[in-house]
Amino acid sequence: MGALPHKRVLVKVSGEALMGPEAFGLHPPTVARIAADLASARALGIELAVVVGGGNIFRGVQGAAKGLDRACADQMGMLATVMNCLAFEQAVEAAGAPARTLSAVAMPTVCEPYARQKALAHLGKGRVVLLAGGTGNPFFTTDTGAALRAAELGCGALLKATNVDGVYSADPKTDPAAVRYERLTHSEAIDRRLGVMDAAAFALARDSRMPIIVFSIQEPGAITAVLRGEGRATLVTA
Ligand SMILES: Nc1ncnc2c1ncn2[C@@H]1O[C@H](COP(=O)(O)OP(=O)(O)OP(=O)(O)O)[C@@H](O)[C@H]1O
Ligand SMILES: O=c1ccn([C@@H]2O[C@H](COP(=O)(O)O)[C@@H](O)[C@H]2O)c(=O)[nH]1
Repeated sequence: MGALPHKRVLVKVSGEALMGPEAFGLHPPTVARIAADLASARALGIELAVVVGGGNIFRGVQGAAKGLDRACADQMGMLATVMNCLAFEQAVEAAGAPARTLSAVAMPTVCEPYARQKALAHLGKGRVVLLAGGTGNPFFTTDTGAALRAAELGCGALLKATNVDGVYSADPKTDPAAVRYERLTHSEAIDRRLGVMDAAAFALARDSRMPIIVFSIQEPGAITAVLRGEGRATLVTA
């Protein structure tokens, strides 16, 4: 895979990856490392929108399994993503890049409400834009939110920064026989029910012809490496 030719990309950072060695929540050195990588990517002259997951704090399906109403549990999950974005906003600024959090769940005393034109204006000024609250609706995920925002903000690619180094034929964490793909299509990922992203996210990306690059965020400099076409990753295309 060569260097990405895009002026603007969206990076989806897994919430779970922010735990570092901990079992829950935010591990500040890990957040600082990923934030420094985002600041370096921006220094390459690329406009960066970032969606952060919430799996390090709360997932709606887990709340629902314990008896919470699913829609309410999902709202709690969306709030978790706001907390992660606020932590990232500080860490990205500490790494030397201006950053703004925009939330799909309006909370104007905490951060700006999400509006497409606002996000585009911040991106145009070179700010790293952290998109909190996923889609703003229950029954969705931040992967789907990432595909949605990548399309509406005119990003050239969706970079999925996660705990594994690509897309496999099965979950590599539970199936040692899983085989890694170098490249596949969105439709193949949906048809084979590959769980690295949910089907809604793959379908949205397919319909907007959005390439997805899946790679591990465990290595320092992983985001800039992928942007330079140097990293180990799986490319998902139409
Ligand atoms: N076919 C597959 N190929 C690769 N990874 C897979 C596959 N099926 C399931 N996975 C799992 O999907 C995970 C990627 O999801 P990730 O943790 O980034 O998700 P998320 O739900 O978007 O984020 P969060 O942690 O914020 O909830 C990997 O850690 C991996 O274990
Ligand atoms: O559009 C969305 C995005 C997310 N949620 C809820 O947030 C949690 C955390 O997001 P992850 O994608 O799992 O990291 C998710 O489990 C949902 O409960 C949502 O409702 N709508």
